[in-house]
Amino acid sequence: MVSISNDGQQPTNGNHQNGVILASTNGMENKTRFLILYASQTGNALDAAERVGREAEHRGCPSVVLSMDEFDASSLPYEGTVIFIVSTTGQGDTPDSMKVFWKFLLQRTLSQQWLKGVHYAVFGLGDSGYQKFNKLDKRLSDLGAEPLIERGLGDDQHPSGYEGALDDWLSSLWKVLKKNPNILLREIYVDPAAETLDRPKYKVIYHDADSVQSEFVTAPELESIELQIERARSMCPGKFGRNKHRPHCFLQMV
Ligand SMILES: Cc1cc2nc3c(=O)[nH]c(=O)nc-3n(C[C@H](O)[C@H](O)[C@H](O)COP(=O)(O)O)c2cc1C
Repeated sequence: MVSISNDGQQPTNGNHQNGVILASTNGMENKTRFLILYASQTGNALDAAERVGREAEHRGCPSVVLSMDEFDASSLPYEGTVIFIVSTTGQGDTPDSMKVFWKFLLQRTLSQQWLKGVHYAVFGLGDSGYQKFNKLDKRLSDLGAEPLIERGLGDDQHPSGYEGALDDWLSSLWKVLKKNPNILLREIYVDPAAETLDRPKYKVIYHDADSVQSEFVTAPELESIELQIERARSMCPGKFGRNKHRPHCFLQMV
């Protein structure tokens, strides 16, 4: 999964110009990847988008996660499947990172067929206390894009927050895509365990004391794998455990 955030890391695929991804400047279409565009004011939509990206990859779909201000909206017709994860801020406003994109989509010169052939799904994050969600879903449909599933709405008022709705919405999305493998032009492999388990965010790396120069790894080699595992379990990412024996491994974000 390629993931780009507002802090501007360069992508490992896609063309890049003035900080904006140009999905197709050479006439090539991006029908075989899963594009996830997010707009977030305080980080929830980013978290949700990364989860969608992880789950897509887990099902065999190459995915790209981009903040909307990193994507050139005029390239949208070249995409095959786009998942939008968007929050609402202010009084029904779009997040700052969506403003340019949204202004582009609202142009009257865009025809009702402009997004013909593009499949999309929208998950909006908001708070039903405000009673105002942004209107991306309707605009995409008005421009000819085809919804894969009904818009999902994550609500701060739900006891589990936006994730209360995201779980079911994602299950529906994978089911629809599984039935329509041509949408992504490749077979989607659905691991039965993946219906309930997300991909782990951490992996444990065991370092050989002689081969690693890391400041985190200073202890002599541990005696057994079991001991290493026990110590790794008690740790936070990048921190040492509290006991005086510093562990010989640490957790790494993946
Ligand atoms: C200042 C502020 C204004 C908000 N305005 C709205 C709103 O107008 N409508 C709505 O549905 N939710 C509103 N929300 C709720 C957010 O959309 C919700 O908390 C969402 O999960 C935030 O996602 P984000 O972290 O990706 O920006 C607002 C939240 C804040 C903090």
